Amino acid sequence: MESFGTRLHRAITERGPLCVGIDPHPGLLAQWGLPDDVHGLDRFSRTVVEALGDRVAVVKPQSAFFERFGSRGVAILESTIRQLRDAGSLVLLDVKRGDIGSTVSAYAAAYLDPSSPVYVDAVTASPYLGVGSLAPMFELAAEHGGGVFVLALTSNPEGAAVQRAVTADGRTVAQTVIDEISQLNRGASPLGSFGLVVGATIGDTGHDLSGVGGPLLAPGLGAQGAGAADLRTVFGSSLASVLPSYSREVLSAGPDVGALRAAADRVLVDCRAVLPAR
Ligand SMILES: O=c1ccn([C@@H]2O[C@H](COP(=O)(O)O)[C@@H](O)[C@H]2O)c(=O)[nH]1
Repeated sequence: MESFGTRLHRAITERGPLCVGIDPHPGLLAQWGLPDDVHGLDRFSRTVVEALGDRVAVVKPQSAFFERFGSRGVAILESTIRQLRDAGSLVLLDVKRGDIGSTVSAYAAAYLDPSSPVYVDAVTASPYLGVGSLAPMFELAAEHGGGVFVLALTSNPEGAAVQRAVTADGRTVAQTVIDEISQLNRGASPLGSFGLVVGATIGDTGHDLSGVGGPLLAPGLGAQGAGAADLRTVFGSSLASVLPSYSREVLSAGPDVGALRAAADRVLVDCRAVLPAR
């Protein structure tokens, strides 16, 4: 299997630099005229797949909104993942897993082993038990052409207190994450398979992202207040690696399939105006 970085690079070249989230908030279900139950969840997810699965490079289901319905919600997540794969978009499951290494092995088997029912192209991971504890995810991803996006500088205001804390060697926690992921991507071309999450809301990061070599997922656009123009400030000379991510900004255009497509097209135009051509 080709590496995730290679597959992502091709998807972005063919479809444009955009990730759209499937975040079925209770408020969005109500806005779409859907019940706040598994039937509403299923209809919501199928509509997003129909609208965007064949045109957006990456679709990012937010696991929490499926898990809140228990096993029936997870069954709908499994089915949504299959539908997205059939439609041709890469699937990034936003599940932010992290634990001691032996448990991370089980998370890796769940999401990055092709024989699993919740197998996806890539996952988000939390590094706060140590980036090294995520090694089983990195290894299984490398073996099966998967990707891992590790939290570095998140879009929420509470993140900075932890992520910008200074470690014993003088680097911030975030910079240690950035440096370890950069190492993993060393030599990868055209793009590494190990990404970082850096919020579009955070302004000038004050961190060196230039050597990451992998994708920089940028949530926080739209509903959280950042606009495409903010990507310049946040990413500076690393703009060419940015994968902008929108959820509510696009989803709130539904349930009309044409309106969802128009909303995704609009944010993609905004991002293309800022990002270098790829
Ligand atoms: O730093 C982070 C990491 C992840 N997220 C997730 O992205 C979406 C954002 O949704 P919007 O509706 O576009 O605000 C959501 O699933 C978050 O859990 C993030 O926002 N920031």
